[in-house]
Amino acid sequence: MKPLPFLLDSAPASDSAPGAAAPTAPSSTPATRNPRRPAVIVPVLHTDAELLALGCREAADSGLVDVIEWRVDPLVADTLDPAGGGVDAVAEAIRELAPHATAAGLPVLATLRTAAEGGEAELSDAAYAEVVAGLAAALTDANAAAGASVPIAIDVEIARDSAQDVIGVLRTVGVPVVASRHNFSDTERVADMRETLNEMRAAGAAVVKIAMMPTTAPDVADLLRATAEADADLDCPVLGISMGELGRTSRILGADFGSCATFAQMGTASAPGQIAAGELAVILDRLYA
Ligand SMILES: O=C1C[C@@](O)(C(=O)O)C[C@@H](O)[C@@H]1O
Repeated sequence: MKPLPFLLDSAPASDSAPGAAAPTAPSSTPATRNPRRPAVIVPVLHTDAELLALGCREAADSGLVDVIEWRVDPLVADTLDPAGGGVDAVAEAIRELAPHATAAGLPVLATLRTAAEGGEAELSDAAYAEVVAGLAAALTDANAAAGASVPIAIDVEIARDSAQDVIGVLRTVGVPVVASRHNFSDTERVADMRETLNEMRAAGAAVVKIAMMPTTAPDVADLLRATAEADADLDCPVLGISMGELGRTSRILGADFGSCATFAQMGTASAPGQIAAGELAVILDRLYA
């Protein structure tokens, strides 16, 4: 298992002034104190600035969380005009909210999860590319305005036609990409999952991630096998998730199979099978002490 490249103590060098975003920003997190432990990522889905800031603050204060996943698709869905316009309004809304996502000082993985992959936003490839690039700029600017260097990363869905270009743009501005593929109906063949992970790495992703829905226990085993084999072969961190209750082994013991992180819930789950962060922390502390 290789660590996520955007944990607190692995922040890429930045030109911005040193210092944390907030006086009470954490200086370490569970996975940075214990590299054997997978990083715990908690999604926050609020579209309201105060609630977003509060959700991130609660995650930071809990001491249980390594990374906030700022899910912007509810905001995008609320802001986009159904006729297909409104990308400028979305960019503006994201700019307003970005400082609230970084204010607690935890690393932020920003994700625009589209309807095709279990999220709320429906948008064209061109709009997707524009919004995702805007996310990176908004978070970078939020850091600069606060004189902070909160690590940031952006999720890119590899199935989008624009994925390769988007990854290229994000690499140019030095923002690590987590490439994603979700399948909510079944678990693909091990060879196909491996191919997807290879393709993500070849496209320039810093972290490669698959999330599959199992219908049988062997499906969970297949997901773990693909994760372990990719971790052995690829020179980047791999994240493998088997969703739903059946897939819980992957969320608890995924690190034993090379998975670098696990998504847990505080409040609202963002995918089926997520375990409460507090309960997961007790288990991870015992397993990886
Ligand atoms: O990619 C993922 C993983 C996830 O789908 C899960 O199964 O925990 C949750 C999403 O919020 C995130 O973007």
